[in-house]
Amino acid sequence: QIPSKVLEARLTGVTPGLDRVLNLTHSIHYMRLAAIQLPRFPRSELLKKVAGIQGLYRLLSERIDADVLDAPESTVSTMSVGYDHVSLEELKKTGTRLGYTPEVLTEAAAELTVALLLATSCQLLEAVDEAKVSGWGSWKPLWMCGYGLTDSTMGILGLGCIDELQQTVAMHLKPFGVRKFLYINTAPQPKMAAAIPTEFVPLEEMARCSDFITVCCMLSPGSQSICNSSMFSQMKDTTIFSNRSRGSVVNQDDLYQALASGHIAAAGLDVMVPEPLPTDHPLFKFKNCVILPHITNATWSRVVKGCYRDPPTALCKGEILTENLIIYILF
Ligand SMILES: O=CC(=O)O
Repeated sequence: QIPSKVLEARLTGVTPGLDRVLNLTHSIHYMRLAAIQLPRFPRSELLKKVAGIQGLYRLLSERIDADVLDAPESTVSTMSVGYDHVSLEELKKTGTRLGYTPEVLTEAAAELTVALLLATSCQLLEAVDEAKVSGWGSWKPLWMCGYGLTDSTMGILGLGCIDELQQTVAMHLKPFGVRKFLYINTAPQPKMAAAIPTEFVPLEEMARCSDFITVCCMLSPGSQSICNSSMFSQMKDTTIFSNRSRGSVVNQDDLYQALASGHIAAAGLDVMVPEPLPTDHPLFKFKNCVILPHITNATWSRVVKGCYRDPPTALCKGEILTENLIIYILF
């Protein structure tokens, strides 16, 4: 379904430059929002549709770059927490504001992280398949044995992580009896360290010492392919790896090798390259690789409530942004 109406627009505070966004919400019914339809359409069609529009509302599956931003949009919004598909450089050049949906997914993302870790550690999908084909046969004490979260060491890679996601993930995993949390971020996170507690470590140490590694970072030049052969080679052969951030954070060929050689125990992926992953992709052949079709954002909370604000200052290259614009969109 296509969101057809903005029923309520609530504004909190004003920042320099926010006037363009204000204009958008006040007159949203009158503006030409030609590209508001969410279903994906071919790039050529998108480029045709953006000509002469003032607002663009799209999904994370589309690259919003110079070609798209050629038209003088007042604002671009993406229905996603990540905005790695949007060229911030180009936005700055044209003075275009960016809306995205921070915080909306924090809980859902943490829940999916738990689901991925349990699905891989308990070999849930494989077990379901076996049950369907009567694969369990007679009782075998070692069959389908997995590694539990209880007493484990959990590494959380949250480099550039936003909106306390890293802490929320740890909070969700704590009740499972995780013994120790290790984390990586751009800087130590004292609030999280105190709340969990958790230890700030270098990547190598996290790779070496963790029983589980879960990735929840933003895609940035610093995190691109950070999970590569060097990291996988330091992991234990009992370690389970999971990623629900962005596919490009992982070197997928290296992950394939790590699974094929038995260098790691299993992987759970909600994101990959490309998306959708072709059904004949070699990763699908592993029983110990759980692949989900990027469903972190499949939660009603994100559909009915979008919190639009500008990306963090650092990524916005010095632009000072303080307040939020909140738009409720009902389908
Ligand atoms: O991955 C989901 C999102 O960025 O919203």
